[in-house]
Amino acid sequence: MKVDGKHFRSIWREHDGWSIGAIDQRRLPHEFVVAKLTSCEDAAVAIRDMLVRGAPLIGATAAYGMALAMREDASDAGLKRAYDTLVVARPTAINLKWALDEMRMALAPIDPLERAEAAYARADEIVEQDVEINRGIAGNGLKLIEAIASKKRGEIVNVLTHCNAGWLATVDWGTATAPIYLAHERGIKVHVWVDETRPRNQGASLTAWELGHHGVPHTVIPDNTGGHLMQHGMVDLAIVGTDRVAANGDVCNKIGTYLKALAAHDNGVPFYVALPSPTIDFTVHDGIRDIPIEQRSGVEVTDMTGRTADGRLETVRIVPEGSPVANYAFDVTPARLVTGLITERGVLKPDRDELAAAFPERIAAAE
Ligand SMILES: CSC[C@H](O)[C@@H](O)C(=O)COP(=O)(O)O
Repeated sequence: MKVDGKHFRSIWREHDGWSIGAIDQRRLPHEFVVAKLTSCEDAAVAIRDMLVRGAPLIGATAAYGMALAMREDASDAGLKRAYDTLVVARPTAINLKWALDEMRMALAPIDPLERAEAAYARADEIVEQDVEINRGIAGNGLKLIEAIASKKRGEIVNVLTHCNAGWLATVDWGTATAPIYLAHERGIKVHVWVDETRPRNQGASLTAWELGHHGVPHTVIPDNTGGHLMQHGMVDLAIVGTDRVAANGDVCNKIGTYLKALAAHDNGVPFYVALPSPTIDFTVHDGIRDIPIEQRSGVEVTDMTGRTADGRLETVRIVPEGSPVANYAFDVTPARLVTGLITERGVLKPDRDELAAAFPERIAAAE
C-alpha cells in the first residue's frame, strides 16, 4: 500500500539481504518510523511490545525471527531455542504458532549448514503467501460489497470495522480491509465506520491512518457508537478480522468485537469475519472455552498518549490513582452471530463442515 506516494509493506528484507525492516506501529499515526530487526530477540521483542501486531504480521515477523536466529546458530539446539523464544511472544493469535511450525518443518530435516538460507527462503514464501491470500479475501469480499451496492443503486455502502485488520496487521492489503480497498479501487462508493478500539486505539490510530492514506472515506467513532448506527440503518455490513477461528466457527478478535456482533444480530446487519486460512485452529473445538485470551498491562487502560497542539507527544493518566483496571485484549464471538467467514477460498458458513471441506490440509496439520 502507498504512504505518501511510496509503496510500503508492513515488513520486508532490507537491502543488505538479511536484516528485516518493519514499520514501528507504536509510533503511528504521529510518526512514520522504520525499525530494523537484526536478531531473533529483536523479532520477539517487536512482537511482544507490539512494534508489529495483527495476527498475520505477527506470524510473518516470527518467520523472519527464525531466519535471523539461523544466521547466529543453526544447530538443532539453536532451532529449538528460536522456536521457544518466539512462540511465547503473544498468546492469542494462532498465526504465530502456525508460522513457526511451518519454519520448523522446513528446517528440521535439513543440514544445519543450509538452514539459514532455507529459513529466509521459507520466510519469504510465508510473506508472499500472505499477500496472495489477502488478494483472494479481497475478491471474495468484494462480491458481498458489490451485492449491497447494487441493491442500494449506487448509494454509499457503509462498512463498520473494529480494531485494525488492515495492511498494517498483515503484510499487505489486510484481511477485513482487503475487500474495502478493492471496492474503492473499482469505483464503488464505500464509507467505513472505524471503531476507535480502546484501550490501544488501533482503529483510531492505525485503521484511520491507513484508510486516510489510501483515500477511502471513513469516520472514527467511539467504540460504543456502533449499536446506535445500526439501529438507524447507517451500517450495511460489518467486516472484522480475527486472531483465531476455532473448529466450531467461533471467532476470537479484539475485545469489543462480540458486542458489535450482538448489536449486528439484533439489527439484522450482516456480520462478516475476514481471515486467512492460517488463522483457523482445528485443535480448538470450542472457541469460548479454549482460546487463550491475552491480558495486557493496565497502563493501556489508565494512560493515553497523543500529540499536543504545539506538536509534542504527551501521555496523560485518565483513571484515578488506585482504581484497579482490567485489560482483556480479545473476546470470542460465537459462531451463531457470524454471517460468514470471508476466506481466500470463498465465503463460508462458520461451522466445522464448511471449514473442513474448504481447508482439508489445515485439518490434516492439526491431527
Ligand atoms: C488481521 S489481525 C487480527 C485482528 O483482526 C485485529 O483486529 C486484531 O485483533 C489485532 O490485535 P492486536 O492486539 O493489535 O495484535
